[in-house]
Amino acid sequence: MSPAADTSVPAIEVEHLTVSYGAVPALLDVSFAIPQGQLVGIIGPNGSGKSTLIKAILGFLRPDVGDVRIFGTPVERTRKLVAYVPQRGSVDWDFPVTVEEVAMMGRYGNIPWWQWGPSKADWEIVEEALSIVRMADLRKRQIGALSGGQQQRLFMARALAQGAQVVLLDEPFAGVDAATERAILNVLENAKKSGRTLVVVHHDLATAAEFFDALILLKQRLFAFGTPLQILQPELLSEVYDGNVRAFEHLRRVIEEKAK
Ligand SMILES: Nc1ncnc2c1ncn2[C@@H]1O[C@H](COP(=O)(O)OP(=O)(O)OP(=O)(O)O)[C@@H](O)[C@H]1O
Repeated sequence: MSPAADTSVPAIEVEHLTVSYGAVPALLDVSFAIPQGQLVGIIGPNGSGKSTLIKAILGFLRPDVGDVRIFGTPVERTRKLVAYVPQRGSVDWDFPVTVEEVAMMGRYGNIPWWQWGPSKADWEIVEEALSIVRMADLRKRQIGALSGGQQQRLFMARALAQGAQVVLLDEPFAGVDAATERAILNVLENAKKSGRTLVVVHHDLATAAEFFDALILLKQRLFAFGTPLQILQPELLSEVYDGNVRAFEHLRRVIEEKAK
């Protein structure tokens, strides 16, 4: 099914999802549906199951119970439409490979076995993906010589080159400066404008209100799924964050900022 054929079909549906490592459930009976073309944040304290949820949506982890559907089809049959942007720390940045070679990795699943390497069309798709993330000028650069923000944008380009309609990102804003944060957010918003659905694991409650259309509040169970203003309620956060003072300071600043 073409993802855009029926825009009322949710991009991601998670139903009664339970995922365990050994005997311990990291996610328990989680259900939600994300409409197409949204930029959604997953928030929750350390160890609350955010990365586990992303891996389950990608089909990397087999659930004990429950289903994940992408555009109405089980994730096992829609893998090409879903891409993952990993945490920067999980990658060997000394590996001798250039920016355009990493972006081209997104095309490999689309190159037929009888074709000797990428075609002109594949290179054009890579070129376009690198332009969207504003990395075309850096195409020949070794990945070890990229800044943190450029590394994130490169993985976004690889996801776009793959043709992914749903992109899942694990902490893309961690440890980047304000200018880079803005650059990554612009890339996400551009991808959203082109109809993509983006789901982002995010730590900072203050920016969560500003960045996302909707938030998933997680601590093993789904505590809430809604607009930032619905989610960023002191009582709700107090329950999930066990009264974590720093979280409330962030929240107070967000609310004061919005009230100005
Ligand atoms: N491979 C694994 N084996 C065993 N337990 C795991 C494994 N991966 C995660 N867990 C446990 O599952 C729970 C959820 O972990 P997960 O990494 O999904 O949380 P998270 O919200 O992404 O955490 P953080 O914010 O710290 O990155 C935690 O208790 C964690 O210790």
